[in-house]
Amino acid sequence: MMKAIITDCDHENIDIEINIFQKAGIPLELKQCRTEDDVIRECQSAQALIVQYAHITKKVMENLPELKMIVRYGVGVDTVDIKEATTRNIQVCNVPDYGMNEVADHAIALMMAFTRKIVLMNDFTKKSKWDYVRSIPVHRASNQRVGVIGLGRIGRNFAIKAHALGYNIIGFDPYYKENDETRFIKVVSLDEIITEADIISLHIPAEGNKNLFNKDVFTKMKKTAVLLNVARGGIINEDDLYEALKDGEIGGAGIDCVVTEPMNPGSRLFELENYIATPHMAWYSEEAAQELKRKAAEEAVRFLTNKKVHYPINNL
Ligand SMILES: NC(=O)c1ccc[n+]([C@@H]2O[C@H](COP(=O)([O-])OP(=O)(O)OC[C@H]3O[C@@H](n4cnc5c(N)ncnc54)[C@H](O)[C@@H]3O)[C@@H](O)[C@H]2O)c1
Ligand SMILES: O=C(O)[C@H](O)COP(=O)(O)O
Repeated sequence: MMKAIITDCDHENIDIEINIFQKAGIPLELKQCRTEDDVIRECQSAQALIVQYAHITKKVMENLPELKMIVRYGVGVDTVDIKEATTRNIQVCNVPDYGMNEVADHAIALMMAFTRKIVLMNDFTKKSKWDYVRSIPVHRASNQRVGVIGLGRIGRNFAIKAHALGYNIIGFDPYYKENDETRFIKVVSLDEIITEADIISLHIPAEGNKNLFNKDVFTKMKKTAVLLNVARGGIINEDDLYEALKDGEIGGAGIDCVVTEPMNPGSRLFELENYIATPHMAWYSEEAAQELKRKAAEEAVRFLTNKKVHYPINNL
């Protein structure tokens, strides 16, 4: 008997998924696995897994003999051993197109929080006094150059929104192809973004980009520059970031994704007023969560009913 299991999911109401599976006549169960051993113990009978944070490693695959497919609730598949899955003929899929507006909006919100000094002045006004002088200098958006690194689905969306707000957009992506909607982007080298941008926003995968932003890069950036990361932890070297923010090598950082999540509440980065943190929530809105649940479930059902999947990560 065919069966799918959700290894773990923040949104415990799975009515959306259940409805889709019921229509296909396939049973679906929800577990809340945290460790590899939890997944191995709880998911023995599953042909398909839908996973949020659970790591689907070589050990997990070795111990789940029925497994034929894995769908990630999200864009990133860094928690799945793709190579091992491919060797074992296990189809891996993600949901690449579910919350692009939310992630772009989140980067815009972090950018505006710096441009308009919202977080700094919120803290100052509540703790100290009613005095805008503490915010000096604030610059007009049209006087700021925003460097977008990664011009894929989210990077382009962010660039369009930032352009509409009046920012000047420069961008870098070796695979970028201009279209009518994004003609305003001045494509430059990575080095030009690093040295010339007032704000740099990262929209690239972690794979292949580990520690792309490190001590050497921070020394080349403008001392007032702000770095935004709503992409993935690991792209920025966090020890080097701490030093750069503390020493005024760069102006600020707005960070949604870090190397170790959840982030250690005792992290010294939290002591810095020029570090703005959010807990990997750029993707989230109720609407995006519903879209994600629907698309992940539909993908699993397509596979289990021998239809062509829409979002294959590995080619089998
Ligand atoms: N914070 C969140 O909640 C959240 C939600 C969704 C996606 N993400 C992350 O956002 C990132 C972007 O997602 P996407 O859907 O736009 O991906 P995408 O695949 O559509 O675009 C990524 C782009 O980055 C480019 N790229 C790769 N390395 C580069 C480099 N060194 N320099 C310049 N360009 C480079 C690729 O050519 C590609 O065009 C991913 O890391 C994804 O995991 C985060
Ligand atoms: O669970 C998550 O972390 C969200 O779905 C976001 O994942 P993503 O960043 O890979 O889309």
